[in-house]
Amino acid sequence: MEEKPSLSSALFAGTRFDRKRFAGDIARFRTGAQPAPAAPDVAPPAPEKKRKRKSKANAKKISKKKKKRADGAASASDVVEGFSVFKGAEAKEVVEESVEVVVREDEDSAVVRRRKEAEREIERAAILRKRYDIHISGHNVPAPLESFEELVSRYDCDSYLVGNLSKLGFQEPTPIQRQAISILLSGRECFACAPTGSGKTLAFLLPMLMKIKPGSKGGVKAVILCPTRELAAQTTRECKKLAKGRKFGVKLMTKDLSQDGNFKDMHCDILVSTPLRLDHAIRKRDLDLSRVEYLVLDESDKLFELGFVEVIDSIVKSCSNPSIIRSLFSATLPETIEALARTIMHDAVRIIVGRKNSASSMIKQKLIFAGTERGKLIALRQSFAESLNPPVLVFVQSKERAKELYRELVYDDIRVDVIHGDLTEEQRQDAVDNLRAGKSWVLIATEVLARGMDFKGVNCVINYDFPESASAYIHRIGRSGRAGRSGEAITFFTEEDKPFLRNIANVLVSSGCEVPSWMVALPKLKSRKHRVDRDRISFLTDED
Ligand SMILES: Nc1ncnc2c1ncn2[C@@H]1O[C@H](COP(=O)(O)OP(=O)(O)OP(=O)(O)O)[C@@H](O)[C@H]1O
Repeated sequence: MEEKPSLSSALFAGTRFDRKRFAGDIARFRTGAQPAPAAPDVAPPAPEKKRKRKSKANAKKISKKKKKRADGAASASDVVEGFSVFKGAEAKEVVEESVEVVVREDEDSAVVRRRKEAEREIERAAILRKRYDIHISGHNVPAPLESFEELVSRYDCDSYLVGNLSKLGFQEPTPIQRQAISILLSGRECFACAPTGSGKTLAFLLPMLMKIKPGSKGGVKAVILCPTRELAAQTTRECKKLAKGRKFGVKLMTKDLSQDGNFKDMHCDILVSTPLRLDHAIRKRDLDLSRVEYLVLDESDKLFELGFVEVIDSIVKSCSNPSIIRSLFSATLPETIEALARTIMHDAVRIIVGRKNSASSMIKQKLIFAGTERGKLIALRQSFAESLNPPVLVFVQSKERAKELYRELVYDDIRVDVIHGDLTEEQRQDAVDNLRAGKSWVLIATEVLARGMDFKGVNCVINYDFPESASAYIHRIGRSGRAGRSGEAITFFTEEDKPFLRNIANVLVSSGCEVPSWMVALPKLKSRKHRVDRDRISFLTDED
């Protein structure tokens, strides 16, 4: 006849218990001569309903024992301990079978409850990630934010910051903000890849302002590295706006500061710089970065590009605080850079929003065959004549060509300006400000403006010269279609550019734009960079 479920069978349900071998112990136990064994944690939990009923009835009796129990799940040592108590301890109290079962089961139910809560939390995080197209890799990644209110409820954010967010018109976090902010606030490092214009700046500024304490003492607490001066200036401005109401020392590393700055006496909590200027200040002005708590590498793939790697490496080493939190942000993250980044990061979480290395879906992209250099100039004038919807950014591949195109267009009936590396810092800033203020309609630019610059209203980007790589293309066209607005990107190509068309055509395809099938069928090229010696733009002579 089948034995009724007893204490021993309940205790060891699920384990391979050798009843023959322990028959004596079971017999003694049944007589009550021995104390009840501490239950091994390997038994599967009883059905939820049953557990609930029993635990109610015996709640008082079990409370003491409950406290003694470890929180975690089953382990091998629990099992061993269970047997030793079973064999050796002396009985003082006789405990009813059912009570002991409940002790065991109720504790199990606490474990199960916690496990269920954790599972629900994981499920909630997964739903949010799916909804916002967030992909992560790393262990124990905190859930994305559901709203900015959670900054207060979950992370105790100061009300001034939440107030500033609302004054700036930020009602809902963008996907990258949802995930990167919770990761950084939980003290984890991360590298993040999210589309252009999707709010990466706020994603790294907000946790920084929440975590570091403003104050004139203690030196630099956060460093933000940007590849260009214009972007560094823009990030400084954004940081100051967000920090309004608190006495944060936010400094932009200018040329003068890097050459003559007295960093020891300066109130600087957050320093925004380009790599070379920061490196100069470290070496020549004894800038101490040993207390930096946050290091951000914005447009990280550009920063790691040839020429900057050693400088970045040296800056990273200068930020020697062992509890520093480093983060990398960009809209493009090639595998090689990711591998390089991993060497300097500790247990970093990888965040990808949308598809890695793809253009913003807000931009309508077009490729136009213009045949020759002369054809490009004609096509540009024609496009302006048909519909000039300022502000417009026109990218060319060198400063010489920027000057040349400017000379061509300055006689046309449009307000055109130009920005390139031969201008002074003030002239470059003026050109940017003039476009922002609507004083110029068309800004001719080189790569200096391709990364990170936030011109909210740019309606159209024209790649007059074909970009040298897919990532250059993604960043250039990403000057439009920002913060949820739509934008347009037109790219001219000539016969010379045809071999390089495939890379760019693939970007169009992956963001849902149509391209002729022959373009994606072009042979793959070994070289990822496309640098062409082009014919002159202008047909004017230098005397004209
Ligand atoms: N939560 C938000 N709600 C509305 N607008 C936002 C929010 N966060 C940022 N923005 C705005 O979105 C624009 C783009 O932000 P940002 O410059 O940080 O983009 P990005 O992802 O860094 O782009 P890029 O890759 O080109 O550098 C900015 O004008 C910014 O003010």
